[in-house]
Amino acid sequence: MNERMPQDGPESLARERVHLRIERLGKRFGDTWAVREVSLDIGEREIFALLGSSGCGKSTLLRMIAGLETPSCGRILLDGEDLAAVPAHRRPTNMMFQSYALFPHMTVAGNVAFGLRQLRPRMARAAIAARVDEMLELVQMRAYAGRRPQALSGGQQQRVALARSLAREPRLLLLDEPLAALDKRIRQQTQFELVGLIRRVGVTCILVTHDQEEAMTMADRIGILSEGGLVQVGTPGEIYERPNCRFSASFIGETNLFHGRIEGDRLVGGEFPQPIRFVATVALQQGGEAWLSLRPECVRVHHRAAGDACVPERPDDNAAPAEVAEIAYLGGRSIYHLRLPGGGSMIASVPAAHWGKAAPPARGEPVRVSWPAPDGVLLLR
Ligand SMILES: Nc1ncnc2c1ncn2[C@@H]1O[C@H](COP(=O)(O)OP(=O)(O)OP(=O)(O)O)[C@@H](O)[C@H]1O
Repeated sequence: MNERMPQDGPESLARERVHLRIERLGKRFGDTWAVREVSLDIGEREIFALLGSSGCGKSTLLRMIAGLETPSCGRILLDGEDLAAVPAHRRPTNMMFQSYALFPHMTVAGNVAFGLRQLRPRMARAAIAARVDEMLELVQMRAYAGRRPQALSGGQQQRVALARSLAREPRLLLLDEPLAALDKRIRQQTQFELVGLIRRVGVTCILVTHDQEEAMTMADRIGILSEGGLVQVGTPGEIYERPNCRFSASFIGETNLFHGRIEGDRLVGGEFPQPIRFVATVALQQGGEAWLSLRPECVRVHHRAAGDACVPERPDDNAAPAEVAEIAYLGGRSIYHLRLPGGGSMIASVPAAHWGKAAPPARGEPVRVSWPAPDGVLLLR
């Protein structure tokens, strides 16, 4: 993977005052660079997600910010202060781990108080009790103050861990896969709760996740990491609408990727049975190879039984015959998995309303797919 974005592009500029600045930060374990020359600005009160698949270096990057790992090169500046000489326990950061790491022998209140008792100069007993109360109120766990962690659900443990992380009023909250231990249904609800809490407290937050939906739901901006390097930084919308390479295109949302050769204003020789007309969004070399990304919601599916003439609406539209391979019913829309002549395949997301009163096409039926020529983003290799 050689695609690397120029990291100083307008999308990488934090929208508010720069709070955390990461400069050419790298970490090498033996011969392997787990993180390579990452540069990034994060704004005050921003929720930033580091997104990438297993082993891409997300946790190592977060651990360097927390002071749990020493960088091999580069600098980390918080409000302009270089953190290199500041040991982990003195950094104004707090890291919440995947496992929450709650102490099983302590009550909920004891867990939240623990970090406060370590503070020097010491906090008065009454002040600690008041802060614990305030934090448990914030995460709506006051009623459980006397319970032990094992008597709580996963979601409740997660909230206690968050209360403990916030109790010391960190300037930077670091969350390593904070919802990984929760099942999918609770996870979605908790994503909103967690964002609400973080915004209410107003703390800057870096969240590590391999789950694109989680990153898109929770983060103001996302940084996509691959093999230790930042591939693209932007808001969820920017990355979805304008992915800068095929890795980003396929990592954020679903997409159809067609590979081919550029001839005039068409991409030829790919899995799509017809030359694909496009409007270039990047400089292209005639005769060169390129990838085209087409989002499933841009694809129209035409079905003769639905009274649809099965012809493209305009002569310039991209169109081809196809066959329905599978249909995933999702309520308001369905995902059609389509087989193309020549062995290729593609997916289309079709709103239920598209079919009106007519019966939608069934598995195995012939259809036609089309999309207006300018849609789709052309990507360099
Ligand atoms: N202490 C270590 N010693 C040697 N190699 C390490 C060490 N920690 C991490 N690595 C390697 O560095 C790379 C990045 O690891 P890291 O844990 O940062 O990835 P990750 O993206 O957080 O993955 P996951 O989502 O699976 O936790 C991996 O190849 C990993 O094997």
